[in-house]
Amino acid sequence: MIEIEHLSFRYPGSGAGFALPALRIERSAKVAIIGPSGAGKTTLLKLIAGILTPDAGTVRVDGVTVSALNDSARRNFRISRIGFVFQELELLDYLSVYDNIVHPYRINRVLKLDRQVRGRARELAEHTGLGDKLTALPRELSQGERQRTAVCRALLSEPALVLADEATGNLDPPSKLRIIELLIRATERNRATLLAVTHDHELLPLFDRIIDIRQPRNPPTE
Ligand SMILES: Nc1ncnc2c1ncn2[C@@H]1O[C@H](COP(=O)(O)OP(=O)(O)OP(=O)(O)O)[C@@H](O)[C@H]1O
Repeated sequence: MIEIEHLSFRYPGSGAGFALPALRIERSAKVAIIGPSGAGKTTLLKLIAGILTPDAGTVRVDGVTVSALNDSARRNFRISRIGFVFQELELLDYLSVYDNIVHPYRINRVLKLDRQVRGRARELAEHTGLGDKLTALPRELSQGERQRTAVCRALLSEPALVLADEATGNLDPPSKLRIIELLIRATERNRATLLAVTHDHELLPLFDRIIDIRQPRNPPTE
């Protein structure tokens, strides 16, 4: 569950920021976040993930006040509990599909790459139609295959919360649908919560809640 109270944030040295008096999202909800460009959708996801720290207010994820954790606890919480699919997929060019999928396990000590996880990585790849691409490099993939690789990487730790920011990028409509359906099926299987920023209104019926973020660009001053 996500609970937000009196949240306020301003980018240092910039007038831009974000404010949200209250928001509550139930566990296992599948939520689309919509709103005009610059409204703060990405900023909200980053505040929920603890990538950004609010100037005021609180963000709780599954009862944990993310904003109150110290840097290393916040990082561990993020790595073990949250899966990300961001617009810039950040796949590593020199790693194969398989190695990209398991990469978070190679660089974060809090995650343990054992046989079970390796098996799950292969299963996820099979399941998303990447079974025959495990040794391919990102540049040898279609855009849809790259997105699916990023989705597998995000889902490998079976996170309680999946944050997707324009995960469907510039794909054609059938591929967009496939990515969102993948995310929805995987989060349903794990009883995880899905928050997906999208500009694609034709995808909205797939979600069980829509949050429209329309607000002035600047948060109120204290
Ligand atoms: N690192 C940053 N430093 C300063 N200002 C920023 C930074 N990142 C975003 N902003 C500003 O904060 C505001 C909210 O940006 P954000 O990316 O959250 O919007 P968005 O709703 O996700 O937009 P889009 O739909 O275009 O992706 C914008 O005015 C943006 O210019």
